[in-house]
Amino acid sequence: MRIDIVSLFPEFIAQCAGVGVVGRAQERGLLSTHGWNPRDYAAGGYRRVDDRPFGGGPGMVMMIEPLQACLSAARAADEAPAPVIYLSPQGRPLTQAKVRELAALPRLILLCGRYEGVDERLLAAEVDEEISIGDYVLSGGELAAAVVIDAVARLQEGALNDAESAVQDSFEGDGLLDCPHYTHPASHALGEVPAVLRSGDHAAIARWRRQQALGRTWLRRPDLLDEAALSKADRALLEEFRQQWRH
Ligand SMILES: NC(=O)c1ccc(N[C@@H]2CC[C@@H](O)C2)nc1
Repeated sequence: MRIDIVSLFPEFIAQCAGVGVVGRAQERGLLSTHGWNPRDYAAGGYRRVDDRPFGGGPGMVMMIEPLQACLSAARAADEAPAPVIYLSPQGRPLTQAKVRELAALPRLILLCGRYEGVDERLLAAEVDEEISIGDYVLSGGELAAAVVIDAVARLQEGALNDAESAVQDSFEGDGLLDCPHYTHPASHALGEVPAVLRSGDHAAIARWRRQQALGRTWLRRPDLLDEAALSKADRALLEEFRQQWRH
């Protein structure tokens, strides 16, 4: 998968994409990221990329021309077609389902804005979809782009070793929150590891983990819990959890 990032701070993305799972995915050739700086496509000595907003008001707006030229150069760098995604609070919320959809594409172009945003005419002409990573305002789209890159990178085939299996994560196969995790030491002043996890009874362990995922989703994110979609076994597990919780 190829990801091109249009940003005034391409070095920011290179840093994020260079470490951990994403860095390893790049080393393994599963993913490549390429930064493009609109300032390199801005005309004139000042290499101007922003200007004052029509209608007045604080801050600056990113201009059409440098972005349009930069996007054209990015597009031309590879023959694979790619949606242009603009990161902004006005976008559709990013979900794991959307991440899975994006991760299946051969290529993405991520447009990161700064200042107050981007001239609407550029967005209307060049952007295929807007995505938001949450209902809050950031100083630039780069952090949101880094989130998208991380989320899609870890879904690339071969990015995660078995031990890091993505399947166990929340929002993966089933949209539930993750179960609790424990490691050595088994006994600590902060408490004991649940005995079931040390029992070697894999069926009991799987049952406990499923019940914890169901219970935690019910307690913390009931909005994610579509009880209708739960299997009969899941509903029984959740009911048992609720009974225990109430006593
Ligand atoms: N929640 C988000 O995904 C998000 C994305 C971008 C952003 N800020 C940039 C700066 C100017 C404009 O391009 C938008 N804030 C929040």
